[in-house]
Amino acid sequence: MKIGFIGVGGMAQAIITGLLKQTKLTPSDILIHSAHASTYEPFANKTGVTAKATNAEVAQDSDVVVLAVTPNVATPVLQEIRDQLDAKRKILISIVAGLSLKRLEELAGYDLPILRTLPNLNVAIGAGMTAVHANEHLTGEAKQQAVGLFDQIGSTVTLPEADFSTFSALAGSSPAYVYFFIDSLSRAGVKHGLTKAAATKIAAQAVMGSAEMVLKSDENPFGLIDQVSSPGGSTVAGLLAMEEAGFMTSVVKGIDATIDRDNAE
Ligand SMILES: NC(=O)C1=CN([C@@H]2O[C@H](COP(=O)(O)OP(=O)(O)OC[C@H]3O[C@@H](n4cnc5c(N)ncnc54)[C@H](O)[C@@H]3O)[C@@H](O)[C@H]2O)C=CC1
Ligand SMILES: O=C(O)[C@@H]1CCC=N1
Repeated sequence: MKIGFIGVGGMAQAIITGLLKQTKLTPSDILIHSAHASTYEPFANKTGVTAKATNAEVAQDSDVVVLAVTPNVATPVLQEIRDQLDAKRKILISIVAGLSLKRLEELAGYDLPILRTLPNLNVAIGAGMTAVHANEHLTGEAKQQAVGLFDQIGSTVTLPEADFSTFSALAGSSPAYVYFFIDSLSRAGVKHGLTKAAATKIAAQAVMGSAEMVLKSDENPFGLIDQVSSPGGSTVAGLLAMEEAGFMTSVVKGIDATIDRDNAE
């Protein structure tokens, strides 16, 4: 199976890196092209994947075409490759935020099997969280194959398209917010005398363990908060100070702004 990526920015590189680490796909199975040779050529040299001269060549030579360009250029790029997207032989996977299946079908072909996805950056290490929704033409083995790519680089969830914006905020963008939280913890550690490297490692490990605890424990996060908060202790003092500064409100406001921006695409 040949997988072609159109657009080779941060997200496409994360998916390719994850696929090469976590699946049986080899660099020769992966084709790429984007608008910026200065990005995709060094990436092709580093990973051994094949750089093609045009978007159309990628679409022509691939069984699965992954649209990984920014939303503002998705329309002209699909118009450019539409003739290569033979509905009997190809699957289109889109990772473009805010681009509906209806619009993808209008642009790429009404009979084409299409999987709309919304992955996150952590696919690069096999720990992604990806939302998927297939159109009616993507069924059976082909659907398993397309969704299976994302299952192998993390977890997937099938969601109605109406929930994609919320998912995008909670899982697509949230790695940035969690990295921000880790960096904030780490800076606090530096303020109190730790080196940045030590503080970052300590904070990241604590965040990873806490996420795993939420997933594996029967308790909800509030129950776990209570378990950490010793009566009269330091944790509850910290929690109250964070809440006084508006911790939960700032998180919810950030997610609201993320969803509003995604809906405006
Ligand atoms: N970065 C993330 O964490 C996530 C991004 N996405 C989606 O992935 C897509 C790509 O996002 P990023 O990788 O962050 O952006 P990026 O800016 O890093 O990459 C965009 C790529 O598109 C290429 N491009 C631009 N015009 C082109 C054209 N005419 N033909 C071919 N390639 C062209 C650029 O050269 C670049 O390689 C977006 O649609 C975004 O909504 C979805 C989920 C998460
Ligand atoms: O920032 C963005 O628009 C994309 C969508 C989800 C994560 N990154």
